[in-house]
Formats: sequence, C-alpha cells, structure tokens
Amino acid sequence: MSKLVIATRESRLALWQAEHVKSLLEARGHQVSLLGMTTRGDQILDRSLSKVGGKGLFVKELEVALEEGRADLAVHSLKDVPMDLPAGFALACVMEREDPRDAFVSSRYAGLAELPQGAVVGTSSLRRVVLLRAMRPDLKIEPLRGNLDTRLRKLDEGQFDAIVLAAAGLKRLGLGERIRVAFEPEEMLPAAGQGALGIEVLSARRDLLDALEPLSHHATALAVSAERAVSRAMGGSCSMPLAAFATFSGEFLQLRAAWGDPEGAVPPVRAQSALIAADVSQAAALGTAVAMRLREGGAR
Ligand SMILES: NCc1[nH]cc(CCC(=O)O)c1CC(=O)O
Repeated sequence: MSKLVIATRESRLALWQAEHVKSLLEARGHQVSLLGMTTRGDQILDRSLSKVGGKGLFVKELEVALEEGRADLAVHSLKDVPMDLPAGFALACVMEREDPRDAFVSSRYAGLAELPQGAVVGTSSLRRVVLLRAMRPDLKIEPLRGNLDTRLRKLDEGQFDAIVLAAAGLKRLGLGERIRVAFEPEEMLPAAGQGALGIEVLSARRDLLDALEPLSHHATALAVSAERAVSRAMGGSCSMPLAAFATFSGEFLQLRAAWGDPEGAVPPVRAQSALIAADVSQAAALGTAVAMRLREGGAR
C-alpha cells in the first residue's frame, strides 16, 4: 500500500498524537514515517498566545510541509486548529475524542473548593480564566505557558497552588494520575474541539481519503462540527473567551456554549440547544443557532 509522511510538531504530546495515527495507519497496511518540525507557536513561550497571533501559530509550518509535498498528513489537536483553514487545505478526518474535560492539577489541594482564599492558579487560557473567576472570584490567576511537562514543572516548583490543563493531554502522556479532579462541563465548559484530533491534508489529495476513512469517528465529527460552528459564528479567535461542548448519543446532538467578557465586567453568558443530527452540516447549523442565543444573551 501507500507510503505516507506525517508532519508533526515535536512536543511530547504532538509526537504521541502523530505516533498514534501512525500506528493506526500501519495496522491497516500503510507504511508511515514522521517529519518532526518546530512551529512559531513552540518558539514563542513567553507571551500569551492570544497576544502573538493565535491558533494558526501551531499549524502554519505543518501546512507548508504539506504544500511542498514533504508530508501527506498533519495531525492536530483540533482545539488548536483555526475555524477556517487556508484555501487548498481540508480537515479530512476527525478522530474519536479523548476525555474532553479540563483537569484540576495540584499537589496540595484536592479540588477548587479546597483552595484557600487568594490562592494562585496558573492558566493562560482566557476561557479558563473567565470560568474560574465566575466560580472563585478571589483566586489569583496567573499566566502559564509552555508544553505540558513545562507547565507541570512550574507547578511542582511551587509557582502555583494549582493549574488547569486539558485532561486529554495528560491522559495521552500517561500523566492521568496528576489529575486531582476533572471539572464537569457544568463547572468549566471545554473549548471547541478539546480532546479531539484532526488530520489535515491538501484538498486536492482525494487519494488520501480512503486511507483516512477508517480513522474517522462519526459522533466526534458531529460534536466538533457543532462546537466549531459556534466559534466561527462568534468570530472566535483565542483572544475571545469562548467555550463550546457537544455530545452525541443516539441521534441526539446536544450543544452547550459559554461566552466570557474579556474584561470580566459581566458574568459568562451561557446558551444551549439540541437536535437530531445526521450529518456535519446539520450539526454546524446547531452551532450557529447556539451562537445566536449567546448574542441574544449579551455576548459580543
Ligand atoms: N492549547 C494547547 C493544547 N492543545 C491541545 C491540548 C490538549 C489536548 C487536547 O485538547 O486535545 C493542549 C493543552 C491544554 O490545553 O492543556
């Protein structure tokens, strides 16, 4: 069968994800190799992502490799993939989702409620900041960047009383025991696409669709399509605190979303809706409808 090259970032999580796709494809008879590369997002570690150009930072170099024919596939955490891909690129495959929740990580405290008044919590996600503030306005929330190992090290060095990370990344790296408690979506609604992997290809590469089809996961694709439609309709960038989380069971797609005021002047606006969805365009329509409800509720 075909020989495929996967372009990947070189963080431990990105490599795990690329290896995961590699082994799934190999099990189906393909020959696969990895092409590791460093992206702008990996180089810029001192500033909040929202200030330096956003989600595209982790994706651009991988797209150049696809364009130049040095690689066939790029594996991404969907959360980091911009809503609209550049012309000529397509999200060919959405894979089964890992745990979509956010995780409370701390060595001293068992959960948010145990944190003392004014405790220091690390996160650079604006979504996590506004949702944490809504639950615990007293906390001191401080920026936390770097790859997963760096963030855990900063916690272990005592720079924070607790940090918040995606459960999916920790579990993939075998660090699931660091999770003291996973936030229920009612408390901290996940980001669009959190926990799901997507495979990007050049749109012209119809030849790859057959190889990728067995890796795609219908329920995840529907959920993520609804979530990403919320972000798209809200003009979502990572400078907007936005959460969107959908679940699909039976034929029923349920979507919840939350918008936070970046200045924190008003509490988060929440909206939800559900419908029977059979394909990704119906799922996206649900996302658009929920975005409209957010706006009606005061989201900008
Ligand atoms: N923003 C970085 C990022 N992109 C994807 C994940 C975790 C894995 C996932 O959501 O699939 C993380 C780390 C985090 O948010 O803690």
